[in-house]
Amino acid sequence: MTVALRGVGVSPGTGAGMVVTMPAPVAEPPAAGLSPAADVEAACAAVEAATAGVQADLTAAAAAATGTSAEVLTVAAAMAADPALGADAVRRVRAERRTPERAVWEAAAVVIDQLAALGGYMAERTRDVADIRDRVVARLTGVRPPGVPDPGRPFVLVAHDLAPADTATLDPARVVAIVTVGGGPTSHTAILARSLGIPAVVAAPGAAGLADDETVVVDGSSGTVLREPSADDLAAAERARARRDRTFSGPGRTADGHRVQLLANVADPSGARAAADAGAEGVGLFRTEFCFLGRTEEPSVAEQVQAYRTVLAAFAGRKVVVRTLDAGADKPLPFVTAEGEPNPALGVRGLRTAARHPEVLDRQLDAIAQAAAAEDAEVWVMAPMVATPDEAAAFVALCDRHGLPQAGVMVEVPAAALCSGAVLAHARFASLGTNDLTQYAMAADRELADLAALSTPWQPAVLQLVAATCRGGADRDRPVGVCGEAAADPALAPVLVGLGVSSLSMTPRALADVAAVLERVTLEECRAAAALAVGAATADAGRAAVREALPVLAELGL
Ligand SMILES: C=C(OP(=O)(O)O)C(=O)O
Ligand SMILES: [Mg+2]
Repeated sequence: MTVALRGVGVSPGTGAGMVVTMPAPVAEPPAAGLSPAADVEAACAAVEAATAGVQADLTAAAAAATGTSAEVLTVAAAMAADPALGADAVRRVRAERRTPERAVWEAAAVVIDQLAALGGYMAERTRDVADIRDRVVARLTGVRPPGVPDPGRPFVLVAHDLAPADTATLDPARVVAIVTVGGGPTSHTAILARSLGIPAVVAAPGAAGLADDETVVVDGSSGTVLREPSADDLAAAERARARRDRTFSGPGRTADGHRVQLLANVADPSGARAAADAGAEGVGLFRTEFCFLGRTEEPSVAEQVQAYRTVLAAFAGRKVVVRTLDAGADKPLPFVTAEGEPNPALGVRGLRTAARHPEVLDRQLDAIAQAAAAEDAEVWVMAPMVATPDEAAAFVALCDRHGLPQAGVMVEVPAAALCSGAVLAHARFASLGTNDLTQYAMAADRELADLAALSTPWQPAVLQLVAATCRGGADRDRPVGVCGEAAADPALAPVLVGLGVSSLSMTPRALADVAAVLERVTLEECRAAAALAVGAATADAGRAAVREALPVLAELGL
């Protein structure tokens, strides 16, 4: 009998397939030594065979993978080929009679400590060594290796939650859907699933009971996971999948011709090409901190110029909104963020870091100005986490001094939304960061699965803040866009347009779906949908009312 598990749909679309669960983390082997009767030479040979086997696995996996996934695996294979780890482990087996798995663990600990002590780029490699260690230990102890499994066929990935390193190796050709027990709608898993176009459901406690090889149908729009689906369910999933092979060639507009710029969110230079290929009219959010995440030292101006130029080059003649470093909370950058803040989401993050490190912002604006001068894109600049008109004024003045006149702010703090008229007296545009705006409006940590029901931009309170920002924009005749994940929700896009938003910036994968909905609804219908969503008592009621008012959503399989 079909059973429906409930979670939160965070990446639209339907995926059907057999479940593959993420392996449990590899545990530290006990410190016990080899038994007196153990064959030491055989134990040494086991270490050598396991390290060689891991290297061969990684090399084969790298050859079979594409894109980021191939790059990550190639680096891992090269590290596994380094003989130092295996040699030290063999020495520990011989000299200290450690078990093979314990010897590998201890040998890796030495390398990890050395790398950590070197700091900078080397310290960033400690995670890679730990990954190799876990793979070798898994081989020696017969447990499943860490990381996303590769069963050699398309599958539905089920995990408690996914670490950023796991998500980097996801192959959308293999993973037909993702289901996590934890994670929130704006967690990294959700953002990555959307950017890869993989249907995903997060915060589904019932998913903990899913077993390898059972067939499920995952609906990333409604947030349901069907166990033991009927033949009809499977056929419907296949029809929905086929309907989703849409493309976008711009420009975005409603059925009656009201223009809505459809832009892409870009996190790094390679993503810019993909965004341009997907037809994006420009970049509405270039998250510059993602070029340097995990780095312990500030990148040089020259390195920044190079990274920014690659993005601008993909959008010659088109708009690219470059966001200055949004360091802090979920995106730590040790060269600007303070450690040990009791409440980092409310701490010194985003533009606030510039008070302590004005030279970092200065150098970044210098790099942006140099990149803008060298390329043909229309460069806009915006600051994250702006709360007051004074902050907006200071940022715009600084950008002016760097010859960057199109300077604006992200509206992601409720104070800025409520006072948007005063903020936009200085800022030349506003871009609503609905991920953080939701987090702060609802006082709900965006990464916490337990708060997923609160963490949605469908919350009427969040939509009221969007409406307030648009009113401030209209009063000052300044454009207001959305670059949070809300813009990628094809059901919410008409609501945002109806509230007065003039551009939507999203993961490139969402462009075609959002464009398809907008071109089938009029501005008047968008306004009516907005009134329903803002006036609803709850997020769910608002979503249901909009879906009923806009049957085109169901017709398009969204
Ligand atoms: C776009 C946003 O910024 P980020 O997700 O990078 O914090 C947001 O907060 O909505
Ligand atoms: Mg934000």
